[in-house]
Amino acid sequence: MSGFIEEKSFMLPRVALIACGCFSPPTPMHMRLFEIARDYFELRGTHKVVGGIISPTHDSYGKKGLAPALDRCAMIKLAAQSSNWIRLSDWEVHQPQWMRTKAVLHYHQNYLNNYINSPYDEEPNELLPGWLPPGLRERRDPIRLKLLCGADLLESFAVPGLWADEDIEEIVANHGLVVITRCGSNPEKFIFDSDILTKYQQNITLITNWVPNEVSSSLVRRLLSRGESVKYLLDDMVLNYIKRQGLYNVKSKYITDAVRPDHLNFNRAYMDNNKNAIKPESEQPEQLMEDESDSPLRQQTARVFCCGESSRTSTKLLLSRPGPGQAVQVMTVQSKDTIDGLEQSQPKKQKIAKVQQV
Ligand SMILES: Nc1ncnc2c1ncn2[C@@H]1O[C@H](COP(=O)(O)OP(=O)(O)OP(=O)(O)O)[C@@H](O)[C@H]1O
Ligand SMILES: NC(=O)c1ccc[n+]([C@@H]2O[C@H](COP(=O)(O)O)[C@@H](O)[C@H]2O)c1
Repeated sequence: MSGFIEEKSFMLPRVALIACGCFSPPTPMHMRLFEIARDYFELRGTHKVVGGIISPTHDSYGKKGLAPALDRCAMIKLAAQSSNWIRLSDWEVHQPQWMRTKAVLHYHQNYLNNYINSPYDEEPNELLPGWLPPGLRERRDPIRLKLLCGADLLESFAVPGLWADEDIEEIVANHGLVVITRCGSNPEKFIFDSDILTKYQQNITLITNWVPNEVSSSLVRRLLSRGESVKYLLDDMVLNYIKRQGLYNVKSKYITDAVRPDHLNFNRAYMDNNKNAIKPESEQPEQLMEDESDSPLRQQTARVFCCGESSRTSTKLLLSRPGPGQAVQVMTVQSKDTIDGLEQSQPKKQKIAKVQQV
C-alpha cells in the first residue's frame, strides 16, 4: 500500500512555493504559510511540493519599518533553521534596485528550468544558490513556481498604481497564486470582482487557514518599540538577533554595548556561509525575463510607482516618495475607507492602521 502511495506521489506534478515580502521581521506565521500550503497540496494528492523559498524585498522598496536587507536575511536564516525545506533566496536583495514580483518569479523559475534541463555533470555543488531545493534532478519533469501569499497581498493588487495589470496577469497565468486566508479577508469576492483573476482562477489556489494567527511584522515592531514582550510571537533566535542588533527601536533595556559588535561578526559569518549563493551576474543562468530597465526605479520619475495608468491622488503622492513600499502608507494619507470607490477590506484597513503607527 505504501509502495502505491510512493508511486503515486512520484508521478505528481511538482511545484515550488515562493513568498515575497518584507519579512521585517519574519514571524512564525510567515513560516506557517508554507506548511499550510504544502499540507493542502499533499493531503489532496494533487501536487508534490519540492521546496519553499522566502524572498525578502530590496531595501529600496522603502516601506516604513524595513530593516536592512542584511539583517532581514540573517533573521530569515534563523527562522528557517528548523525547517528542512524552506530556504532563503537573497537574490532580490542583491539586485541593484527593487524588483517587481513578476521579475522575481521569472528569475527563480528560469533558474529551476535551466537547472533541471542541464546535464548532470555540470555545475559543481558549491556554485548552486542556497535557495535551490536538493534532489530536483531525480526527475526531469518541470517544476512550476507559485507565488505564496496571504489574502492581504492579493488584495493589494487593487491599490492604485502599485501593481501593473500585465504583471498580475503574467503572475497568475504563468505561475499561479497560492493564497492563504487572513481574518476578515474575502479573497473569493476579491477574485470575483477582478476580471483578470476570474479569468485565471483555475491557477489560484485559495486555502482557508483554520488556525488563524494575526501576528504580523508591524505588530511585532510596534510592541518592540514600546518595550513590550514579543516572546512566543517570534522565533527565540530571531528575537535574540533583534535585541542584539537593536533593530526596530527596541527599547534600550534590551541592548548593551557589549553585544553590538556581534552584528558585524554575525553578518560576516552569514555572508561567508552564503557566498556561494550569489554568483557574479555574468555567471548567472540565462534569463528570459526583462532586463533591469523593467524595474520602476530605472524608469522615468513619473512612472516610478505608477504601474497603473491613472493620475489619482495616491499616485501623485507616491511620486514624491522614495520607494514603492510606501504606497500602503500613502493610502493612509487619504484617510478614507474607500480609494477611488474601492472598498478596503478589514485586514487591509487594520494593516494600514498598523503601518501608520509603527
Ligand atoms: N498572519 C498572517 N496570515 C496570513 N498571511 C500572512 C500573515 N502575516 C504575513 N502574511 C503574508 O506573508 C507575506 C509576507 O508579508 P510581509 O512581510 O509584508 O508580512 P506582514 O507580517 O504582513 O508585514 P507588515 O505587518 O509589515 O505589513 C505576505 O504574503 C503576507 O500576506
Ligand atoms: N508591482 C509589483 O510587483 C509589486 C508591488 C507591490 C509590492 N510588491 C511586492 O509584494 C511584497 C509584499 O509587499 P507589502 O509588504 O508591501 O505588502 C514585496 O515583496 C513587494 O516587493 C510587488
